[in-house]
Amino acid sequence: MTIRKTQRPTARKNQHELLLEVRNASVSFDMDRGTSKVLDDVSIDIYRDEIIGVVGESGSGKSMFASALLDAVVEPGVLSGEVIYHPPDGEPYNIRKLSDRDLKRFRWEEISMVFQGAMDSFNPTMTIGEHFEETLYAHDYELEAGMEHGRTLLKDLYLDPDRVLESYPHQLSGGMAQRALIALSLLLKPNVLVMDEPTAALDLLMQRSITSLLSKLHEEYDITIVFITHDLPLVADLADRLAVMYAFQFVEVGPCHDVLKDAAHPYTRALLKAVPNLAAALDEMQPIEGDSPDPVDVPIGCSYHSRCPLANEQCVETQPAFRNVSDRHRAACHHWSEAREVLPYTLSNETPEVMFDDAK
Ligand SMILES: Nc1ncnc2c1ncn2[C@@H]1O[C@H](COP(=O)(O)OP(=O)(O)OP(=O)(O)O)[C@@H](O)[C@H]1O
Repeated sequence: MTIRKTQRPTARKNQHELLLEVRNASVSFDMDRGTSKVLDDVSIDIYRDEIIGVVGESGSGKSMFASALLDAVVEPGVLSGEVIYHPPDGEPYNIRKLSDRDLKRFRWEEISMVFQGAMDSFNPTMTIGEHFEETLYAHDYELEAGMEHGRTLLKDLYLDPDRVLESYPHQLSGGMAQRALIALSLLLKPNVLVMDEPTAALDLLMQRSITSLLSKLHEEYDITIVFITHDLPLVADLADRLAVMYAFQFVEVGPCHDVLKDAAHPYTRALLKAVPNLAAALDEMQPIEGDSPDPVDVPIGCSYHSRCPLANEQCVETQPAFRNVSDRHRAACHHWSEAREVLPYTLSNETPEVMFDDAK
């Protein structure tokens, strides 16, 4: 896979300050054939000003995790556990205990979310400008100052504010609409931006362009970003930390550089080996064999054991706890040390350079 040459600074000013604590978060659905646990007892800390990439195969629970962060799991899904938010000023609080009114405020003003399809997020009968105005109005923000900030954000995203604000969603290209949606999500100056596959519907060049813009916005506005994707190379260019999800749980979490260079979980190593890599010989690139577990019937022990070349009896019987691989790098595997020796993969060192051509 491709990894950038220049690493992001590892210790930005606030990156060890807690912002969100997710504690034992689970999401379940009652199905005819049993209870489907699509987020399974997940605990993770998210720090101020970091970009954390959440990666994993399709259906592994990434979107459920994103929804849990905003207490936005849609019925009949049931969320349990705690999500503690540490505001920049003031005491931490559990967002799951907020009233509906406070939760609505929280979702735009503290944490904002961007989904995959901008076109589905916008109302097709309203101009982009009307979306901005409606958001300011609904949150009792001053219209003129708010729209001024909106224009600045659009310019930061290489969009022409006059043209975009007057346009209906269908009058914008996919990349422009997605950038307009990012600007809208930042309108009320949230501290956290949760992005669930925000570039999945776009072509490769536009994906790369948007991630480099996110990097710029992150620096400029001191915003924490949770970037959810199945595209490991895409997030590797952006993230400070990576959290790898498998079968509705995190199996490896650590600084992006450490996880990429020296992954400790056999699943992460398999994922790195499965992505296209110009530096690897074709016969070294392998898909991950087998299927991910059914959420109604996740095996006991390590959920990856049926696909893991290192699995033994212990893996079948006992669920592995997180072990410290190094400072801030953890993996939930009985054989993490052995995995690093016997399961090879290759990274390359090329960075794609991409520019917008619709910037005004
Ligand atoms: N309404 C629902 N009822 C029952 N199961 C659901 C529902 N919505 C999602 N799921 C299941 O929850 C699991 C996790 O889904 P989720 O969307 O979080 O995965 P994901 O990792 O985000 O996948 P993708 O990358 O494809 O978006 C999947 O097995 C999915 O089938």
